[in-house]
Amino acid sequence: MSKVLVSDPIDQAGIDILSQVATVDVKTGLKPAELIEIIGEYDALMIRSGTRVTQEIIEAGTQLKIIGRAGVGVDNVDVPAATRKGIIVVNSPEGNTIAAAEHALAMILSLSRHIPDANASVKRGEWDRKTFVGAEVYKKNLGIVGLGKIGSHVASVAKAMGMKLLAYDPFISTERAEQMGCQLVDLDLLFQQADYITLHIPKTPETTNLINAKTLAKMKPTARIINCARGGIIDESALAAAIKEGKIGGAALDVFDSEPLGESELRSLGKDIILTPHLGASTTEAQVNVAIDVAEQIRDVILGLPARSAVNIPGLGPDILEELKPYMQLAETLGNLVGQLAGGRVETLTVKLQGELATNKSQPLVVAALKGLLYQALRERVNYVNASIEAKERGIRVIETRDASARDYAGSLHLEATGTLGTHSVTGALLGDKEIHLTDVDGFPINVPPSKYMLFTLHRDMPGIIGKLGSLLGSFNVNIASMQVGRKIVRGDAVMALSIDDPLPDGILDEITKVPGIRDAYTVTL
Ligand SMILES: NC(=O)C1=CN([C@@H]2O[C@H](COP(=O)(O)OP(=O)(O)OC[C@H]3O[C@@H](n4cnc5c(N)ncnc54)[C@H](O)[C@@H]3O)[C@@H](O)[C@H]2O)C=CC1
Ligand SMILES: O=C(O)CCC(=O)C(=O)O
Repeated sequence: MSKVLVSDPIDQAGIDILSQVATVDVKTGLKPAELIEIIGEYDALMIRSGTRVTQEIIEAGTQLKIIGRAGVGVDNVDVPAATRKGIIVVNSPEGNTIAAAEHALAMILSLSRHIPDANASVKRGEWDRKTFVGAEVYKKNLGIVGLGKIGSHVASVAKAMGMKLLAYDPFISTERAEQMGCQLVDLDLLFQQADYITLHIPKTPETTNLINAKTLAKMKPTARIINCARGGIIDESALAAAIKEGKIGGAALDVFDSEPLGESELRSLGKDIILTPHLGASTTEAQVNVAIDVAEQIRDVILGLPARSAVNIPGLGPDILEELKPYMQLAETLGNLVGQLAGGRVETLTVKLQGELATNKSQPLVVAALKGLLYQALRERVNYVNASIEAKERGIRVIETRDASARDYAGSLHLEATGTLGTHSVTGALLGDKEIHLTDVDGFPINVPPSKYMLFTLHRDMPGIIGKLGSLLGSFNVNIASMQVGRKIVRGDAVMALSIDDPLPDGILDEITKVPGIRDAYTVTL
């Protein structure tokens, strides 16, 4: 049974899902050295923001197939190191969107009305109404940096509160921003005009220290900054200095350069600053959402299925995956089949996406075909993450072509593998209730669902040949489950595809090719 390590607090709903397919160990608060010592036993690791998954931990995770981040940001995972080792990294892109957006909105209002400090003063027994005179957000400019999922929800609520919305996001169109009631502006203008600046961007080399002494100097002296995105996007000492010197009005921070926050001058800035311990996603609802979302993906990967929100599989988003999932299985089966027919070392794989598969969204099918092709060589070590890298390292040239006009089936996939032993091709489609069918082998039309053990022959279409092959297989106690012949012309060349109940015993292939009329025979295990 597979083993999953949960190294941060995760809602029980997630643990229950994982327990259906694996032994689950919950061990929170591990030191890096302790994690390194035990990670080698586990097939999957599930984390929140508390665990930093370094290259060292990934190297020690010799069995790891998947790292699941129950949340959005994966900046606490060395994703390139995981990708190099073929480890899938998944997150929950939407599970905590509302929670994080509502936390940012709560910060805006709390900061404006000094709620945390006013509350503390009443609890101390005071009744001070002068110190805590606040400001209204109505008709104030809110500058949203990052108009993605969280930024967009903040925008819609802030709009309802009567705020004027400015947004900066280089990857969002003006039309999309306008739909959300935001005026898309450049960053300098946003800094100059905003009364509130809220950050909803990932931490990347471009966004690190985006708020620094220079950018703080551009802001209004009353501007308030909210960071519920990531620590490190703000230079904390420059921010503390700007608040102390009255260069800006205040800040509300949920995330910090180093967490938990240690000694910091931010703690001593009074009512102009609010600090929360990375609570953006800490609602009951969000924790259930992210735990279920990520646990389901870990379960799927353990069961050999693709994950819907893998961050290191290019082009595979949840909606695309939903559509492509059955075709990914088709691509993988065909890749595995053509690799075995080609035998030897494959040098070129041509992937032809036909009919409705000839869209740009179909890129993951090429990866799935490569995964199938490399399965014989790498077994479980090849997956959707590393298939392209492994193919490249083996010098396999991949040619991708598209033919939207092909109309034999709604969508079909044609693979051709050329290697040291020659060229073979297979075509397949999904028929009926999305059942995989082989529709062509080496240019000969057939229509068979693939089975675990198969035998293919290339032979002369002539009387008696099927009977001879049947008797030969019978003499070796091989039971035929189904058989079909594909030919282009009567008494020309033909292909026979047989499904057999057991693997073909050693030595029998040579006997088959000795049958008069049979030129070649191939056995495959799918
Ligand atoms: N405090 C907390 O507990 C939580 C924090 N987060 C943080 O919030 C961030 C945003 O989350 P989502 O909205 O779900 O992500 P998202 O991916 O939907 O949106 C991020 C947006 O930032 C934009 N962006 C990227 N680089 C940018 C740049 N240099 N300048 C301006 N915009 C840029 C992208 O175009 C995108 O629209 C996450 O990266 C995560 O770090 C998320 C959830 C909870
Ligand atoms: O796990 C958490 O509570 C933090 C959530 C977070 O920061 C994220 O989802 O990016």
